[in-house]
Amino acid sequence: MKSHQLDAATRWHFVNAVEQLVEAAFIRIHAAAREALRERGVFHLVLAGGTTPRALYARMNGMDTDWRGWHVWFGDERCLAADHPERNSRMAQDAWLASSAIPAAQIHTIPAELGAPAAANAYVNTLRNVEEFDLVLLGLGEDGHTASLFPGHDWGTCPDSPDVLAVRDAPKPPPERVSLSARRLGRARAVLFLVSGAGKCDAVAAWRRDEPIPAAAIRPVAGVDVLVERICIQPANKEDA
Ligand SMILES: O=C1O[C@H](COP(=O)(O)O)[C@@H](O)[C@H](O)[C@H]1O
Repeated sequence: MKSHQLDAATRWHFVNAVEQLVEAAFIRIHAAAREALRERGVFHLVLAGGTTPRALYARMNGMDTDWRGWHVWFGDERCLAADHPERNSRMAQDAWLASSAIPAAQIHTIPAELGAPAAANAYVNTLRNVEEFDLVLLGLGEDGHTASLFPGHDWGTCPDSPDVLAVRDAPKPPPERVSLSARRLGRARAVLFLVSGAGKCDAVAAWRRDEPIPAAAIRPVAGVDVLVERICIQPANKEDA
């Protein structure tokens, strides 16, 4: 894996294939969990949705860890029935959580079936005692969105933004969603983006050009790490990767 740093806040790590991306993410999660459990006895992990992390989640039960200390959160959710196949929580349940040893009460799904405003309010309350996440996993959409923070929408970057946003008119279905704000996602000891698929070329190029895409609005103190499949790099920039 080759690593690059365009600025102090964004560290790029290029891999040749999805299998390497999964392996690299698995190692980072394991290390973050070990440190958090040793230092604080609890590990707060935020999950990304979409399709990219599914293969990673399917590997997670092979991790040697004390699952009793894990708390799982969601960065965003789609306002669909609780068991709808397009729900982010359903994907994570099917791939990992339903067969994991994490206590069920420590898997904190967003109740998006209530509709965006009610679900956002409820999740603010669920999150109230979590000061800082240990690790936030995020994806990158083809338009540069992350979680459910879309171009042209409120990303929750202001100091008085609520921690959880009710999203309407999202350009990617379903239009009604719930998302942690950029500020809340950035209140983390570590943030790791997982980026795969040729469809992400434009978004990766925009981010590397320092354009203000939603993903670039996640700014934890320690900076972010971006694991990128090399196919996401435009041909003209391939030598940089
Ligand atoms: O809709 C969403 O899209 C992004 C990216 O998903 P991917 O399928 O391209 O991996 C995802 O990170 C987000 O959680 C999800 O709701």
